[in-house]
Amino acid sequence: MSVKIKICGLVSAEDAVNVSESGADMAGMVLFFPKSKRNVSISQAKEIMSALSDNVKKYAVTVSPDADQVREISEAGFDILQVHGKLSDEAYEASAIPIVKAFNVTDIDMLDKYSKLDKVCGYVFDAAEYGSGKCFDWKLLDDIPRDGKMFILAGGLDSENVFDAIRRVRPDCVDVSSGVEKDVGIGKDRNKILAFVKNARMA
Ligand SMILES: O=C(O)c1ccccc1NCC(=O)[C@H](O)[C@H](O)COP(=O)(O)O
Repeated sequence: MSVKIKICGLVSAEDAVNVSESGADMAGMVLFFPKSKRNVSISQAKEIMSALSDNVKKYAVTVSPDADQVREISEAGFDILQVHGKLSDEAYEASAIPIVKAFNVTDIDMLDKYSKLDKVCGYVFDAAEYGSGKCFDWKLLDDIPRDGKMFILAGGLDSENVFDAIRRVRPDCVDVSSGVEKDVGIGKDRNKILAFVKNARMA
Protein backbone atom coordinates (compact mmCIF):
# COMPACT_ATOMS: atom_id res chain seq x y z
CA MET A 1 0.00 0.00 0.00
CA SER A 2 1.31 3.45 -0.82
CA VAL A 3 2.50 5.74 1.93
CA LYS A 4 -0.01 8.31 3.21
CA ILE A 5 0.89 11.98 3.24
CA LYS A 6 0.05 14.44 6.01
CA ILE A 7 0.56 18.20 5.66
CA CYS A 8 0.64 19.89 9.04
CA GLY A 9 0.31 23.43 10.36
CA LEU A 10 -2.33 24.82 7.98
CA VAL A 11 -3.22 28.42 8.79
CA SER A 12 -5.71 29.44 6.08
CA ALA A 13 -8.40 28.27 3.67
CA GLU A 14 -5.87 28.86 0.88
CA ASP A 15 -3.57 26.29 2.50
CA ALA A 16 -6.53 23.89 2.63
CA VAL A 17 -7.25 24.28 -1.08
CA ASN A 18 -3.58 23.69 -1.95
CA VAL A 19 -3.45 20.58 0.26
CA SER A 20 -6.67 19.17 -1.20
CA GLU A 21 -5.54 19.76 -4.78
CA SER A 22 -2.18 18.08 -4.11
CA GLY A 23 -3.81 14.74 -3.33
CA ALA A 24 -2.42 14.63 0.22
CA ASP A 25 -4.36 12.35 2.56
CA MET A 26 -4.33 14.25 5.85
CA ALA A 27 -4.06 17.80 7.13
CA GLY A 28 -3.19 19.12 10.59
CA MET A 29 -3.97 22.34 12.45
CA VAL A 30 -2.20 23.45 15.66
CA LEU A 31 -4.66 24.34 18.44
CA PHE A 32 -4.45 25.65 22.02
CA PHE A 33 -0.70 26.30 21.66
CA PRO A 34 -0.24 30.07 21.30
CA LYS A 35 3.56 29.73 21.42
CA SER A 36 3.38 28.37 17.88
CA LYS A 37 3.20 30.78 14.95
CA ARG A 38 0.93 28.18 13.34
CA ASN A 39 -1.60 28.20 16.16
CA VAL A 40 -5.22 28.72 15.01
CA SER A 41 -8.46 29.15 16.95
CA ILE A 42 -11.27 26.61 16.78
CA SER A 43 -13.28 28.97 14.57
CA GLN A 44 -10.32 29.46 12.17
CA ALA A 45 -9.84 25.68 12.14
CA LYS A 46 -13.49 25.18 11.19
CA GLU A 47 -13.05 27.59 8.25
CA ILE A 48 -9.91 25.73 7.15
CA MET A 49 -11.66 22.35 7.47
CA SER A 50 -14.60 23.54 5.37
CA ALA A 51 -12.13 24.28 2.54
CA LEU A 52 -10.59 20.81 2.73
CA SER A 53 -11.83 17.92 0.58
CA ASP A 54 -14.01 15.39 2.38
CA ASN A 55 -11.43 12.67 1.75
CA VAL A 56 -8.66 14.56 3.62
CA LYS A 57 -8.50 13.46 7.27
CA LYS A 58 -8.42 16.40 9.67
CA TYR A 59 -5.98 16.32 12.59
CA ALA A 60 -6.11 18.60 15.64
CA VAL A 61 -2.48 19.01 16.75
CA THR A 62 -2.11 19.76 20.47
CA VAL A 63 0.40 19.79 23.32
CA SER A 64 -0.76 18.25 26.63
CA PRO A 65 -4.40 19.26 26.08
CA ASP A 66 -6.87 19.38 28.99
CA ALA A 67 -10.21 17.58 28.94
CA ASP A 68 -12.24 20.71 28.00
CA GLN A 69 -9.97 21.40 25.04
CA VAL A 70 -10.28 17.78 23.92
CA ARG A 71 -14.09 18.00 24.13
CA GLU A 72 -14.06 21.19 22.02
CA ILE A 73 -11.86 19.49 19.44
CA SER A 74 -14.05 16.37 19.36
CA GLU A 75 -17.14 18.53 18.72
CA ALA A 76 -15.49 20.74 16.06
CA GLY A 77 -15.42 18.08 13.34
CA PHE A 78 -11.84 16.80 13.50
CA ASP A 79 -11.18 13.16 12.62
CA ILE A 80 -8.10 12.64 14.80
CA LEU A 81 -6.59 14.21 17.92
CA GLN A 82 -2.76 14.42 17.79
CA VAL A 83 -1.19 14.81 21.23
CA HIS A 84 2.40 15.90 21.86
CA GLY A 85 3.58 16.00 25.49
CA LYS A 86 1.30 14.52 28.11
CA LEU A 87 -1.93 12.65 27.43
CA SER A 88 -3.72 12.80 30.80
CA ASP A 89 -6.31 10.18 31.78
CA GLU A 90 -8.99 12.94 31.76
CA ALA A 91 -8.05 14.06 28.25
CA TYR A 92 -8.01 10.46 27.04
CA GLU A 93 -11.49 9.81 28.48
CA ALA A 94 -12.83 13.08 27.03
CA SER A 95 -11.85 12.29 23.47
CA ALA A 96 -14.67 11.11 21.22
CA ILE A 97 -12.27 10.70 18.31
CA PRO A 98 -9.21 8.45 17.78
CA ILE A 99 -5.88 9.72 19.10
CA VAL A 100 -2.44 9.75 17.56
CA LYS A 101 0.29 10.06 20.19
CA ALA A 102 3.32 12.08 19.13
CA PHE A 103 6.82 11.41 20.45
CA ASN A 104 9.55 14.02 20.37
CA VAL A 105 12.72 11.88 20.59
CA THR A 106 13.36 11.92 24.37
CA ASP A 107 9.99 10.31 25.18
CA ILE A 108 10.05 7.46 22.64
CA ASP A 109 10.59 4.97 25.45
CA MET A 110 7.03 5.75 26.66
CA LEU A 111 5.54 4.12 23.56
CA ASP A 112 4.70 0.87 25.30
CA LYS A 113 2.24 2.66 27.59
CA TYR A 114 0.24 4.07 24.66
CA SER A 115 0.29 0.91 22.57
CA LYS A 116 -2.17 -0.62 25.04
CA LEU A 117 -4.73 2.19 24.78
CA ASP A 118 -7.67 1.38 22.49
CA LYS A 119 -8.31 4.96 21.37
CA VAL A 120 -4.67 5.41 20.35
CA CYS A 121 -4.67 4.53 16.65
CA GLY A 122 -1.16 5.62 15.76
CA TYR A 123 2.11 7.35 16.60
CA VAL A 124 3.92 10.37 15.19
CA PHE A 125 7.70 10.24 15.53
CA ASP A 126 8.93 13.82 15.42
CA ALA A 127 12.10 15.82 16.17
CA ALA A 128 12.74 17.08 19.70
CA GLU A 129 11.26 20.52 19.02
CA TYR A 130 7.68 20.78 17.70
CA GLY A 131 7.44 21.82 14.05
CA SER A 132 11.09 22.91 13.97
CA GLY A 133 11.91 21.60 10.51
CA LYS A 134 14.75 19.55 12.00
CA CYS A 135 15.38 15.85 11.35
CA PHE A 136 16.27 13.39 14.06
CA ASP A 137 18.28 10.18 13.94
CA TRP A 138 15.99 7.67 12.20
CA LYS A 139 18.07 4.84 13.76
CA LEU A 140 16.02 5.49 16.92
CA LEU A 141 13.04 3.95 15.11
CA ASP A 142 14.78 0.73 14.09
CA ASP A 143 13.59 -1.25 17.10
CA ILE A 144 10.09 0.16 17.39
CA PRO A 145 7.68 -2.77 17.01
CA ARG A 146 5.05 -2.41 14.28
CA ASP A 147 1.93 -3.17 16.29
CA GLY A 148 -0.74 -2.44 13.66
CA LYS A 149 -1.17 1.18 14.73
CA MET A 150 -0.31 3.86 12.18
CA PHE A 151 3.41 4.69 12.11
CA ILE A 152 3.90 8.32 11.07
CA LEU A 153 7.35 9.81 10.38
CA ALA A 154 7.76 13.57 10.90
CA GLY A 155 10.57 16.00 11.64
CA GLY A 156 12.45 17.98 9.02
CA LEU A 157 11.04 16.24 5.98
CA ASP A 158 10.95 18.03 2.64
CA SER A 159 10.79 17.22 -1.06
CA GLU A 160 14.56 16.51 -1.11
CA ASN A 161 14.68 13.89 1.66
CA VAL A 162 11.19 12.34 1.69
CA PHE A 163 12.02 9.65 -0.87
CA ASP A 164 15.05 8.44 1.17
CA ALA A 165 13.09 8.74 4.42
CA ILE A 166 10.36 6.43 3.14
CA ARG A 167 12.83 3.90 1.74
CA ARG A 168 14.84 3.93 5.00
CA VAL A 169 12.09 3.99 7.65
CA ARG A 170 9.12 2.40 5.81
CA PRO A 171 6.47 4.47 7.65
CA ASP A 172 2.73 4.23 6.97
CA CYS A 173 2.62 7.99 6.63
CA VAL A 174 4.99 10.96 6.23
CA ASP A 175 4.20 14.25 7.95
CA VAL A 176 5.58 17.67 6.98
CA SER A 177 5.12 21.25 8.03
CA SER A 178 8.21 23.51 7.73
CA GLY A 179 9.44 21.77 4.57
CA VAL A 180 6.41 22.91 2.54
CA GLU A 181 6.06 26.35 4.09
CA LYS A 182 6.58 29.82 2.59
CA ASP A 183 7.99 30.91 5.97
CA VAL A 184 7.20 29.88 9.55
CA GLY A 185 3.52 30.38 10.28
CA ILE A 186 2.61 32.39 7.19
CA GLY A 187 1.25 29.52 5.16
CA LYS A 188 2.11 26.70 2.85
CA ASP A 189 3.79 26.97 -0.56
CA ARG A 190 1.75 25.27 -3.29
CA ASN A 191 4.80 24.24 -5.35
CA LYS A 192 6.62 22.82 -2.32
CA ILE A 193 3.55 20.76 -1.42
CA LEU A 194 3.27 19.43 -4.97
CA ALA A 195 6.98 18.49 -5.07
CA PHE A 196 6.72 16.78 -1.68
CA VAL A 197 3.68 14.73 -2.70
CA LYS A 198 5.25 13.77 -6.03
CA ASN A 199 8.51 12.57 -4.45
CA ALA A 200 6.72 10.72 -1.64
CA ARG A 201 4.49 8.92 -4.16
CA MET A 202 7.59 7.79 -6.12
CA ALA A 203 9.10 5.98 -3.12
O1 LIG B 1 4.11 23.11 14.19
C1 LIG B 1 4.02 23.53 15.33
O2 LIG B 1 4.27 24.70 15.62
C2 LIG B 1 3.61 22.60 16.42
C3 LIG B 1 3.21 23.11 17.63
C4 LIG B 1 2.83 22.27 18.64
C5 LIG B 1 2.85 20.90 18.46
C6 LIG B 1 3.24 20.37 17.27
C7 LIG B 1 3.62 21.20 16.25
N1 LIG B 1 4.02 20.69 15.05
C8 LIG B 1 4.07 19.28 14.82
C9 LIG B 1 3.96 19.06 13.41
O3 LIG B 1 3.48 19.89 12.69
C10 LIG B 1 4.45 17.82 12.83
O4 LIG B 1 4.67 16.79 13.61
C11 LIG B 1 5.36 18.14 11.74
O5 LIG B 1 4.93 17.78 10.53
C12 LIG B 1 6.81 18.14 11.90
O6 LIG B 1 7.21 19.42 11.73
P1 LIG B 1 8.33 19.86 10.69
O7 LIG B 1 9.63 19.37 11.21
O8 LIG B 1 8.25 21.34 10.72
O9 LIG B 1 8.00 19.31 9.34
